[in-house]
Amino acid sequence: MNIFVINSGSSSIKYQLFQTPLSQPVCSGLIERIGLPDAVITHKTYTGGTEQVTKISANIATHEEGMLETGRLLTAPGTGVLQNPDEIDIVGHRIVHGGETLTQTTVITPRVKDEIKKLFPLAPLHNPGHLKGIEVAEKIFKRATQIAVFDTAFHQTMPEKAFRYAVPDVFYKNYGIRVYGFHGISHKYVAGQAMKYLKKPDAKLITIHLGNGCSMAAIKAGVCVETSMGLTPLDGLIMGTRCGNIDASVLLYLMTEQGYTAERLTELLNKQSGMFGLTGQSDMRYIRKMLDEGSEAAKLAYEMYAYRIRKYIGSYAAALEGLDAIVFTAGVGENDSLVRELVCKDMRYFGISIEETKNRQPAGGFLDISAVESGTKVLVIPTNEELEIADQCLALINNKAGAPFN
Ligand SMILES: Nc1ncnc2c1ncn2[C@@H]1O[C@H](COP(=O)(O)OP(=O)(O)O)[C@@H](O)[C@H]1O
Ligand SMILES: CC(=O)OP(=O)(O)O
Ligand SMILES: [Mg+2]
Repeated sequence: MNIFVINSGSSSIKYQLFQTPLSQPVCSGLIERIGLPDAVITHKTYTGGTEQVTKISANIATHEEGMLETGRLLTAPGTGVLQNPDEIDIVGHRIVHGGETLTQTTVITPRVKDEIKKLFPLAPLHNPGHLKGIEVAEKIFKRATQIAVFDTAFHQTMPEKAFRYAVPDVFYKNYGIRVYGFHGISHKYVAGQAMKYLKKPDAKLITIHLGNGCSMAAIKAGVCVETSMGLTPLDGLIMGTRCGNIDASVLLYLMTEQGYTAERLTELLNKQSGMFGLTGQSDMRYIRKMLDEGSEAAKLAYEMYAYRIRKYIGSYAAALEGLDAIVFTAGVGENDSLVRELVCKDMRYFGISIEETKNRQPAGGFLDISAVESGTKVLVIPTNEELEIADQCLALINNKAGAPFN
């Protein structure tokens, strides 16, 4: 069986083609910096045990263009691994927001697409691209069963005291105003890997997903009890272009005193804030370069980014009533040793200390960067949302989990 997985992030599309039984993919790819002038496509094939890498600089303005290009690469001479797109049996789509109705992995029906559309305002950087991705995939992979796997699903186990906001009940009951949480596919995957490594099924973990979007989760025995994103993927940590946690009065002030419209505020907080607002750049690789060249703005931005994570570590250890390990993952978490260093600096009193030589090892695989005396393990675990999605698609098809949404 051929399973093609599409993971659209806010700035990227990642894809992997798997054959059952799931192990090494047949091909994988990453389209980075979508919407920026210098998007890059990296397409890898793994046939015959050798990895062949193709890098293409392209102008990819939208996720729709990215998806069309992905479909082309799968069958094109030189990069292709299929004779015909009809060889794909399942397409697994990462969907960021499933709201309160789409809480399990599900076969995509017209009703599922309608629900994804209804949630556009709650995931403006993601759900519109996902729906386009589904529509393009339905055209390219006509024979395949299209399946949706939701970022929000893993966080559904949070207790009510964690997922409710302190506003009148009616706002939850009538409008679904609550914490949903995102990046659940990634948090679930890396938590599973950490529990295996620690050989501790009841481990108390804090998983720290730092990509273009950033979030943290507190996980006890594989079950999510807290997470940092909220109704939308805007709350919590400082991100590439999103502000994270902010006093709601800032918005009220800007609306009432400075004439900001809701539309301008959406744009400001989602696309012009975060690291971009502080430095003019959203990509951590560029901000690191600025820092190395002496930029004060980059220095402050790095400090703020790490400080916010530290505050959440403190509060999540309290929520978990203990801590076995913290796990760094995603683009920044896996690659940026300076972020990890700033987060873990002077935390010995808290039971966390890392060994700098271990922290600076080349990225690309699993790392245990804890110092010998660290009571809490500090791990770097590459996320693999695509493998987790493929696994959940198979479980659905084999009737092991989830249920179609009718
Ligand atoms: N070598 C690196 N060093 C530091 N940051 C990196 C590196 N590689 C990628 N990143 C960061 O990772 C981010 C993308 O992470 P990713 O998890 O792929 O994001 P998303 O899924 O949200 O699009 C980039 O914006 C960049 O800031
Ligand atoms: C939810 C979210 O922010 O996802 P990503 O980091 O992939 O943009
Ligand atoms: Mg991502």
